[in-house]
Amino acid sequence: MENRVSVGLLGFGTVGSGVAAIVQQHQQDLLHKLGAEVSIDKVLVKDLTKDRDTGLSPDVFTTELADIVNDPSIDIIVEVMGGIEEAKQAIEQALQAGKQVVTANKDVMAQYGHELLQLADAQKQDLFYEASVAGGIPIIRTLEDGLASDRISNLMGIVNGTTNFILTKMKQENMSYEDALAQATALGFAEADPTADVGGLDAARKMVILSSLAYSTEVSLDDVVVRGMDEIQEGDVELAARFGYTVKMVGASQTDEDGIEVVSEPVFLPDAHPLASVNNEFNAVYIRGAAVGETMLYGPGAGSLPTATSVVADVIAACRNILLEVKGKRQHAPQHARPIKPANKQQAKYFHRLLVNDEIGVLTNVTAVYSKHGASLQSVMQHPSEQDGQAELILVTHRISRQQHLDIITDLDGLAGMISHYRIAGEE
Ligand SMILES: NC(=O)C1=CN([C@@H]2O[C@H](COP(=O)(O)OP(=O)(O)OC[C@H]3O[C@@H](n4cnc5c(N)ncnc54)[C@H](OP(=O)(O)O)[C@@H]3O)[C@@H](O)[C@H]2O)C=CC1
Ligand SMILES: N[C@@H](CC=O)C(=O)O
Ligand code: NA
Repeated sequence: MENRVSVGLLGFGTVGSGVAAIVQQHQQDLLHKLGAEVSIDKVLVKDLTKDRDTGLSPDVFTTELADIVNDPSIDIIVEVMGGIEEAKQAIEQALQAGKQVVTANKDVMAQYGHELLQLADAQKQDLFYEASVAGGIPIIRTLEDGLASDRISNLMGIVNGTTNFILTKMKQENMSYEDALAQATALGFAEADPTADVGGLDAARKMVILSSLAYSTEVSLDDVVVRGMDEIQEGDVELAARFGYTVKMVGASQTDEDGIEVVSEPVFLPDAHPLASVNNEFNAVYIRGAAVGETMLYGPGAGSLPTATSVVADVIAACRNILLEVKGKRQHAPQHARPIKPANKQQAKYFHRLLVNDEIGVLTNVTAVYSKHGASLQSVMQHPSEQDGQAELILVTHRISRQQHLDIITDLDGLAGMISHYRIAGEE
């Protein structure tokens, strides 16, 4: 490598173009920090005819992965092409070809991260993935290094910029869901297919990555309770506000003697909770550790340059490991085999919004279901429904288990229509 680092870039879209911009515009800073020039010498794309403002020679663009992976002069491969299987294979081939690898791909790292990190260890290479969670926020580095001395027990974050942007625009500008999603897509926040964004799967993948790292264990996507934005019904945001709550799409996990629970879902957050004021495409991750107590990281979770900042930070880390001859020295095998906490051990307060017949005895019958399942009620409110002869019942429980919550929903069927339900997060 000497005084020049050669980079192969897989993908030149929202993030890849941002990486090229930062490498070109911050070249003097990189030279000062590394004592070496960082040069993007090959770029993989699908469509060579696409019009691009790159600042790079057209000769560097190729549609053949082998041109990059098999090029002995390439030191570091940056995977920002997206998708799962082809990207995973590209990362595998790059590691096996003796390259350092940087990826922003949370889909791949959630599904194959454990095996890819151990392949990197075996190949004595490094696999960096800072940009895969919370875009421009250095959350991976914080968990790996900054909080390495602590024992983390809780994570809770807004880790999907697209849905946070949509919720913010709908609440603050009364924008329609469709218009807000279209704007998030135009601004480069949403995935090429936004289904994972709005369905909660993108945040779930990120919580798998964060929880595996924070708790040094192998969390899988199947372990995560996932609910998407479609669970948020007309009027819920306003109702939440009447009770002093804000609706947010949240990823959360915790670990204790009963095991680990990981969720990605819309929740009610107290208006005073720091996460309640995280808006637009911004992300934030709230961490609780035995020694540090509570700390929170905040910043842009999506977008070309913010995400590219994390990618180039990993390129710098990869360069330093090459220069210091410590490539692949950090081992990634998990320390613990932790069970998933059963639903009857997962405790929280719940908000239930029901549609009932407006007639004598309904309230008694409904509250009897909560009593049957040992659920104490913090508050009950009834208000008229727009539907003739119907009323809405709002019930907030004290802390109950997820199992009690699920059993109550089941038993209410036939007695009341469940309009919507939320876990109340961030409130003991
Ligand atoms: N956008 C964001 O804010 C963030 C994105 N990420 C992650 O970063 C990665 C990239 O995202 P983003 O830049 O938004 O995606 P884009 O869709 O904007 O860009 C993808 C790029 O990869 C190229 N590409 C895709 N598939 C192939 C293939 N099979 N062979 C060759 N080239 C291919 C495309 O080529 P062509 O240009 O010819 O179409 C395009 O240049 C994803 O994993 C995403 O989840 C992570 C954090 C934030
Ligand atoms: N689509 C993702 C991009 C970053 O990971 C998001 O909206 O957060
Ligand atoms: Na990050």
